[in-house]
Amino acid sequence: MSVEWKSVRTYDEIVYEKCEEGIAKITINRPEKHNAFTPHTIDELIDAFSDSRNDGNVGAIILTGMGDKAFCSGGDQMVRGDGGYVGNDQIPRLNLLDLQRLMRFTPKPIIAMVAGYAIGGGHGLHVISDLTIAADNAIFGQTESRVGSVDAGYGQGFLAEIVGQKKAREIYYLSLQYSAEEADKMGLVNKVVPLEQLEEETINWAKQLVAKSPTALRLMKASFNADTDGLAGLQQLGGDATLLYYRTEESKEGRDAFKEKREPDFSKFPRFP
Ligand SMILES: CC(C)(COP(=O)(O)OP(=O)(O)OC[C@H]1O[C@@H](n2cnc3c(N)ncnc32)[C@H](O)[C@@H]1OP(=O)(O)O)[C@@H](O)C(=O)NCCC(=O)NCCSC(=O)CCC(=O)c1ccccc1C(=O)O
Repeated sequence: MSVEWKSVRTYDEIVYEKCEEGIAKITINRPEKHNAFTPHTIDELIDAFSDSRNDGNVGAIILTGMGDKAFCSGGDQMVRGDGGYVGNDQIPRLNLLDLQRLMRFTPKPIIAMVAGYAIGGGHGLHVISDLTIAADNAIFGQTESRVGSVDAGYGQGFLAEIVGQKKAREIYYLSLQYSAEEADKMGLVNKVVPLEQLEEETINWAKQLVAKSPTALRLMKASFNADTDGLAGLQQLGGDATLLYYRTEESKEGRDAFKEKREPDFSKFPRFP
């Protein structure tokens, strides 16, 4: 069931690979820091996710962390300044929020492949992913009430959608940690497998997704997101309807009539009830 990964681009803090089976794998590569991310890591993740989104050969995206100790331990507290996380340009940023939106609006399924810690903003990344496959050594939790941070919007809101308001408040307010088994019971992960089977199992899920109708998956993701994403969610769903409409003869008639400098004739197109 294994695949042959090929490097796509060289980055400083992530590894980005694809395989012929139509799967992209994005790996946060700072294992010495439990894969904590900096603004630069986030910029690189945005670049790789954008490429995966644009590549018509990619049907599923795996997000993971290097090594088996951590998926991601959130923002690197050593580069946290007073107005955000400070990159090489010395400007404090919260660009994780841009990445979260990109992951939500990428019309392809994203699978978080979690070994070890998924903590803080790193936990948020798995929460926002469409699916999560966890190793039996995975540990989940938020730390924001301990380190003085808030993951408003998707981080908190979508967690509450998944585990319910009471449990989400417990997770955020108390900064506790939860085992893979506990996460499974909460519906926070799709499957727990022994660590040594994690990649094989995740690839198996990704392959099944790649074989499914891309338009069905696109519309499903948009409609799952629509009620939690407000107008931006409706925009995505409406945009998908427009995408389908653009491919119809009815829509092409309007475009062609304009180009041919004539009145469009929509009389032959049906009005469904
Ligand atoms: C995850 C732990 C519970 C693991 O504990 P343990 O097994 O004992 O390992 P450690 O010895 O603690 O860790 C090993 C090594 O890694 C370093 N490290 C771990 N996590 C971080 C981190 N988050 N930042 C920096 N360094 C980290 C640790 O210091 C050790 O290094 P040594 O050199 O060996 O000492 C435990 O590690 C832990 O609790 N970690 C902190 C988790 C945490 O609080 N994360 C932050 C939550 S808040 C957040 O993520 C917001 C993010 C964010 O806002 C943001 C960040 C960056 C850009 C943009 C944004 C944004 O837009 O929002």
